[in-house]
Amino acid sequence: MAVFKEQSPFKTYTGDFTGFLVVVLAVLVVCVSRGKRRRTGTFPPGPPGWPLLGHLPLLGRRPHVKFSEWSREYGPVLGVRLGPRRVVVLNDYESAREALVVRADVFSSRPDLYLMRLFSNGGKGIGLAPYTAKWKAQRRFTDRTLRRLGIGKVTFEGKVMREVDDLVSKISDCHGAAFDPKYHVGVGVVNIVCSLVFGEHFKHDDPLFLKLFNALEDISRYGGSTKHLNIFPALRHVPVLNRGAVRTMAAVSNGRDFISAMIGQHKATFDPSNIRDFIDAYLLAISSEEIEEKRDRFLNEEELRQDIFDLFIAGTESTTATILWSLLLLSVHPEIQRKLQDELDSALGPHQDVSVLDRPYLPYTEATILEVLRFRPTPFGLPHATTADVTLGGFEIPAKTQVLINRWALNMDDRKWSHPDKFDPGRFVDPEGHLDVPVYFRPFLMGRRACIGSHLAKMELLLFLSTILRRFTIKPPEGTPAQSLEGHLGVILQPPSFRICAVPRSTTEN
Ligand code: HEM
Repeated sequence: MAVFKEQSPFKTYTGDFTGFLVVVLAVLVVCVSRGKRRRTGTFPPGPPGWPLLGHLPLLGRRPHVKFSEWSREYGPVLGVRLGPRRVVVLNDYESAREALVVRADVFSSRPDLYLMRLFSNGGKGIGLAPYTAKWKAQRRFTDRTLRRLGIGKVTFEGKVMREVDDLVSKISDCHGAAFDPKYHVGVGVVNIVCSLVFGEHFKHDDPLFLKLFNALEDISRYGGSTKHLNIFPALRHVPVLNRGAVRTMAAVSNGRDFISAMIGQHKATFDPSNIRDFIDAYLLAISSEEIEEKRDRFLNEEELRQDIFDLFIAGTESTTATILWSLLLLSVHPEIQRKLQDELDSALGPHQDVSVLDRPYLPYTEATILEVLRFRPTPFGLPHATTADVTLGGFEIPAKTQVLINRWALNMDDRKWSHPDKFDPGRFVDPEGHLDVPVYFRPFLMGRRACIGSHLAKMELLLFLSTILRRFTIKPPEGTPAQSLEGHLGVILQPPSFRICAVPRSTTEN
C-alpha cells in the first residue's frame, strides 16, 4: 500500500496536472482577456445582447428605428449580433459613404446567407451575387443594355405611359368611390418591367401574366417572414417555422418557370438584326463574338434568367410601394397636393401630358417624390458584406462580415435634416424655387452596388404621380379613422392597406 502510495502515478500525475492546469488557465485568461479587449476595443460597439440570440429579441417590429436609437448612444458604426452572426450597421451618411464609395473594393459584396443563395440560384445574377468578376460582367452588361433600351429617357416614356393610362382609366371607373390602389398600381409596374425585358405588355387578366404577378406578390408577402432562416438555416426543417420559406420558394420557382418560357420563345424568334428587348440583347451578346472577349465570358442563359428575375424582384415591389406611399401621404396632406397640382397646371397647361422633359419646370413635384423616398424608404436595401479585413471609423471589421446600411437612420438624422419626422417636400426646394438635393441624400444608395434601375424608377414615379394628380384629387374616404403611417417591414417598408377616393378634378376645382 505504502509502495503503491509512493509510486502512485496518479499522485505524481496530479501534481503535474495541477501545475499544467494553472499554466493553461493563465494562458487562457490572458488570451481571452486580450481577445475580449480586441473584440470590444476594435469591433464596432453596441448594446449588450442575449446569449445565442444576440440582439434579435431586442429589435422589435421596427429594427431600423431601434438601430437608429442605439447609434445615438454607441455611434454611427454599430456592432450587433443577429443569432451567431456579427453584423455591422451603418447609421450615418459619412460612414455609409466611406464604406460604399471610398472602400468600395471591400464593401461591395453580398453576405453568404441561406435565403440569398436560394433567391439567387447559388449566387447568380446581379442583385444578390457576391462581388466577383462574374458579377461585374452581369452588372456591366445590364447597365449598358438598360441605357441602350432608352431606360429613363423619352424613348421609353410611351411604354410607361401606357400603364399609367391604364391605371387612370381604372381609377376613372371608380367615379370617386373609395378603392384600394394596390393591385392596379402593382400590375402597371410589373408590366413596365415586362415591356423592358420581354418587349411585351400583357393584359391584366392574361393567365400567363397573372402567374408572374402572383409569384411576385407571394415573394413580397411571405419573403419578409423567412428572415429567421438566414440566421438559423436549420429551422427550414421545422414544419411550422418553414411555412413562409416553402411558399416563397414555390413562388420563386413559378417566377423562374415563367422567365424560362419567355427566354425559350425569344430564342425561337430571335433575329440578330432586330433587337426587341433585354432578352434579345442578352442572347445577342451570348451568340456574338463579343463573348470571346474576356470581359463577357460570364454571360450565359442561367445568368440571363437570374438577371431578369432580379430586375423584377428589385424593381417592382420598391416602385409600387413608393407610388402607394405617395398616394397615401398626399391624401392626408391636401395642402401639399394642392401646391403640386398648381405647379403641374401652370407648367403644362390644361391638356398636355407630363413628360420627363418637363422635369426642369416641376421642382416641387420632383421634391415631393424625393420627400416620399426620404420619409418612407426601404430601411435596409440589400445587405452588403466585406471581402477582406478592413478598418472603418476606427473600428476593425473582419472579412465576410454582413454590413447593413440603415437608410432610415440616414434619412432621419436630425443633424442633417430639420424636423426629419415631418413630411415636407419644401426641404428640397431652395428659396428661389429651384430643386435643391443635398449630397447626403441617396435614395438609391451609392457605389458599385447602387440601384441599377434608378432612372427607370424616377421616370415611373414622375409619370404615375403627375398624371394621377393632374386628373384627380386624392382624399381619404369620408368618416374613416386617421390612417397609420408607420408601415410594415417585410422585405421593404410596406405601406398599410388603405383606400382612397379619387375625385375627378374638373368637377372639384379649376
Ligand atoms: C423607388 C424605386 C426603387 C428604389 C427606392 C430602389 C432602391 C435600391 C437600393 C437602395 C438598392 C441597394 C443598393 C445597395 O445594395 O447598395 C437597389 C439595388 C438594386 N435595384 Fe433598385 N430601387 C428602385 C427601383 C428599381 C428598379 C425600377 C429596378 C430595375 C428594374 C431596380 C433594380 C435594382 C437592382 C438589380 C439592384 C441590385 C444592384 C446590385 O446589386 O448591383 N431597382 N435599389
